Amino acid sequence: MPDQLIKICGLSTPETINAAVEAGASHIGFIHFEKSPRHLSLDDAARLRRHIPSGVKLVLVTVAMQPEPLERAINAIKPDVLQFHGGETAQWIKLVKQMIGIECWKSFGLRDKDTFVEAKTFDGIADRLLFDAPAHELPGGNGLAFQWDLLDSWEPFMPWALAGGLNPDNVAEAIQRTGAPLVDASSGLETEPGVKSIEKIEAFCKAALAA
Ligand SMILES: O=C(O)c1ccccc1N[C@@H]1O[C@H](COP(=O)(O)O)[C@@H](O)[C@H]1O
Repeated sequence: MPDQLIKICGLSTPETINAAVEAGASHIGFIHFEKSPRHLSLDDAARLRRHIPSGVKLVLVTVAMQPEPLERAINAIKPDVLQFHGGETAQWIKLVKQMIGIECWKSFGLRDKDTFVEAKTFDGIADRLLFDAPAHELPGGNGLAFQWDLLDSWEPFMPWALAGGLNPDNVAEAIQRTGAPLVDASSGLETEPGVKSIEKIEAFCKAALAA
């Protein structure tokens, strides 16, 4: 696996999953959040999951789900990673890890340096921190970038990822400026909300791997 990790998020067809895998994505993201144009039902997600080969990790993105629906989603979809993209607490993620033993990521809308103080409380609990633009119409998946300069004062103490408005045209600069070990893109790879472009997926992965 190349050093640069890439997550292509919000996929909903076998064709786009295959394209992302072929282009070098290390992670595929499914959204299970009804307000999102990328929402997948449990049945659709379980069906699509079969198109992800071993060696490529499936990340299930959820937003502040209650315990029982979350458990149902995990049992149906069998993700490799859970991405918590709402106001989930460190205590809650610790409990999920203890009960299920699954890799957990916590996202943060990066507003200012105080976000790093909050992120520190997830040290030793989450497996990766994901910095995104602050919530807008949706908690994530808004296609908005944040000021990458904010990461100048970030001293990584655990694995992390960069998200928010990444696309084929800006991902190389984003990696060069921030040193992000994992880049994550969703709406910047679409022709309309929820519809991914194979050409954009390929161009994104190519640019990220060459950065
Ligand atoms: O993509 C969504 O619809 C979504 C909905 C709710 C929470 C998170 C969501 N997506 C995540 O948001 C970031 C950034 O996405 P974008 O590239 O700016 O569109 C990414 O981690 C997605 O997984």
